[in-house]
Amino acid sequence: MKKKPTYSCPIDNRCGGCSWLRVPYGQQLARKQQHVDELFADLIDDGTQCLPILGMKVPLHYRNKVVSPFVGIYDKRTRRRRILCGMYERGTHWVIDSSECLIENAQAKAIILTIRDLMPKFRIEPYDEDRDEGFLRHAQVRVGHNSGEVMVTLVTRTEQFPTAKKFVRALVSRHPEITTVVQNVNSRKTNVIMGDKERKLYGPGFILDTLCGLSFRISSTSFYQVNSTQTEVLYSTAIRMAKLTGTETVMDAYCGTGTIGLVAVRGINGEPGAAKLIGVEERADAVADARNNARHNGIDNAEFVAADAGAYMREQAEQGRSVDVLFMDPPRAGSTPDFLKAACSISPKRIVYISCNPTTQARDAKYLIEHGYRIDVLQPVDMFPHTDHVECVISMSRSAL
Ligand SMILES: C[S@@+](CC[C@H](N)C(=O)[O-])C[C@H]1O[C@@H](n2cnc3c(N)ncnc32)[C@H](O)[C@@H]1O
Repeated sequence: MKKKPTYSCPIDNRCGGCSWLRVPYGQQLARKQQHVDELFADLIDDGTQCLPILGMKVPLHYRNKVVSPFVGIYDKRTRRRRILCGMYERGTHWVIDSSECLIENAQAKAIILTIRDLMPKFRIEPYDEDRDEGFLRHAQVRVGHNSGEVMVTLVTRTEQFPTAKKFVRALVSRHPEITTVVQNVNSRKTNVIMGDKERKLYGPGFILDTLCGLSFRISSTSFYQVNSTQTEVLYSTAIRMAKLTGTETVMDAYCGTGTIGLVAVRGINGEPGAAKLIGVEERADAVADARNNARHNGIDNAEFVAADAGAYMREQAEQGRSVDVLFMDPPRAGSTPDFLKAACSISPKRIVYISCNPTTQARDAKYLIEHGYRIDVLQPVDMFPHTDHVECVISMSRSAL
């Protein structure tokens, strides 16, 4: 008999968010495990530890960041104008009016709905994409998983916001958990949500959250993993695989805001960290965040470089520099031949490769195996329940010749 789905959602046939929602969670995990096992079947050896996927105990409301567009429609039934908010229908720019979501943080979702309800009173017009008119394009709400701090970002088409003070006062009085509100101005006709100009309307303009014992500063545009519960699982798994003893120089390549490297250099739960961290990331704003995060946590043995990871590694190799442990967490496309070649020539004792796309990870692992490494541990982690995405961490060491 076919197993009944565990969860149901009234819009799951229209929304592109949870393509596996009808698959019972245990089966989702089994499918992800099988996918990773198949990809790595020819890359492991008898000594490789292939560990069972780490899933969530309660795979619900895990997204700490909720973004919603706003759109005005004429409701024929009530003959009145109405504002919709929610998510885009799969592959379109139609907004599905939704008041709940199984994967979004419930507090953040409630704030989005309050914004929608308050808009008419404060003469805030939703953005009209076709005519490039109106004011409020999107709202983004980020919730600090451990700190409970909440940031609301109102993305507007123009800068002038005459009712800002009164609107923010009304919003915060309904949701006292909000700790900061920011206006982000995006005047371009584009699918990109955020613009470049920002001003604080309330509070400090950022939130703090703790992850694996360190405190991180998150602004409206910073990259921060959306599933905080599983990020702690992922990071502690990856860092333990590095087997740090307090003496190593570690590199965090594709480091974003420095989260993995900073947790590694400090050590998890009182376990030894590393002696020195070098983080490499191409985005200058993320590097600035990483440096702030180091300062903010009193970490002075970390250095962050804004550069292309491949070019930086090549330069390190040419100068005969080396590191003991290399953490790498590239985007979905995986790493580059340039980076992998240079990584092999600086020859770290251990490479811990974290990936949101095991297909490109397996391709890169094949190169590393052909150049003297082997896979010690293979560990899939479920960061995105109810979707077909799976994260995977592998730890590799130089094979004995
Ligand atoms: C999957 S994210 C990992 C971020 C971080 N490790 C974390 O867990 O928050 C990948 C990062 O690689 C950066 N990136 C992409 N291509 C790069 C390149 N060629 N050189 C350096 N960084 C790059 C992106 O800007 C992004 O911050």
